[in-house]
Amino acid sequence: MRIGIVGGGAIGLLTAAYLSKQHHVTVYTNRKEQAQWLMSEGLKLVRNGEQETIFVQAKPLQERMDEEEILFIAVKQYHLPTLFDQFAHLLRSRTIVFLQNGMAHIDQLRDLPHDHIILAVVEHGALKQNDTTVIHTGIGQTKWSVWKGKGTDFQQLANDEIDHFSFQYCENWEEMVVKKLLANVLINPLTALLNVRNGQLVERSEYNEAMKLLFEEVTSVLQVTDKQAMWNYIMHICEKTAHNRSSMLRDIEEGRKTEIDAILKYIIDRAQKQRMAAPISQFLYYAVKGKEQEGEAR
Ligand SMILES: NC(=O)C1=CN([C@@H]2O[C@H](COP(=O)(O)OP(=O)(O)OC[C@H]3O[C@@H](n4cnc5c(N)ncnc54)[C@H](OP(=O)(O)O)[C@@H]3O)[C@@H](O)[C@H]2O)C=CC1
Ligand SMILES: CC(C)(CO)C(=O)C(=O)O
Repeated sequence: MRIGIVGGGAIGLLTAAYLSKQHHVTVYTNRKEQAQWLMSEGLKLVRNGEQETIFVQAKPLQERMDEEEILFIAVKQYHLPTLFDQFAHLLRSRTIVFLQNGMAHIDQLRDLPHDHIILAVVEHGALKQNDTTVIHTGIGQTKWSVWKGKGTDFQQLANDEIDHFSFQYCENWEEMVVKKLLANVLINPLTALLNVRNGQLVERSEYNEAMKLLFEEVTSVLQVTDKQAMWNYIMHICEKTAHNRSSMLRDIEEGRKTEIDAILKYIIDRAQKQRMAAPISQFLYYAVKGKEQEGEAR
């Protein structure tokens, strides 16, 4: 299959590396240099300390796109409006797949003309070391569900057996996305503030206690019924990605904008609509926002 991936960050490079094993993959980058380096040096995938080099096609997004059967969008949620405004040629592919954390992107999909729109949640840990190297720090899976149209093309891709990179279909997209949202609400802001890897939230009992307080608050805002199953899911993600530095921690380290609005602000807004107090979420929200500003001022 011909597959396009927009965004050469941690998740874009990870997806490109694995899918290239069986498909013709093109990475569409933001910067021209990154595309040039990927073409000349190849894409390096590191897993368990071992490195392999994979040859992929890469082009800056400003250039004409090929017509791919499946196009993955692997940019941050806040990049999406610019992407849709500036790159009308994105709209040519048949099936478009969104990998963003949080819920904020879903409303933005309503105006897209695509016949087939897939939502996916990535449960892998991935660290981008440089423009041509990605470290697979935690082997999870990618869950997917159909948001609009049919999932026939995607199903074909998901059926491939690629070692360390499997897909799992979910019937109910909302359930799938909300579960992952909760994992990100619990993991990302705490790791970003405490400056720890995901596994530390389980291993250090004090951090785990802090996490439980936040968990009680957000599960009551979202009216989660099976709290035990949800807690087990979140602990499972922490353990699977124990060595990862969360995407929010990486954003803070790199002085970039975080996805806190798509993740924690969503909970705060939900609480406000229901006239519920959510002081821990608010505290964390402002703390991460402050860190973000510190980075911008650097
Ligand atoms: N990292 C992780 O472990 C996980 C991340 N996710 C989710 O996956 C999504 C992607 O995250 P991640 O890969 O970590 O993010 P990164 O910040 O590593 O990568 C984002 C990439 O998008 C590129 N980009 C920005 N604007 C454009 C544009 N207009 N055209 C083309 N490329 C563009 C950036 O380019 P440039 O380098 O030039 O800025 C960058 O390479 C996020 O929504 C995140 O929540 C989900 C699960 C795990
Ligand atoms: C899966 C996890 C928690 C991996 O760190 C993630 O989604 C992220 O970092 O944004």
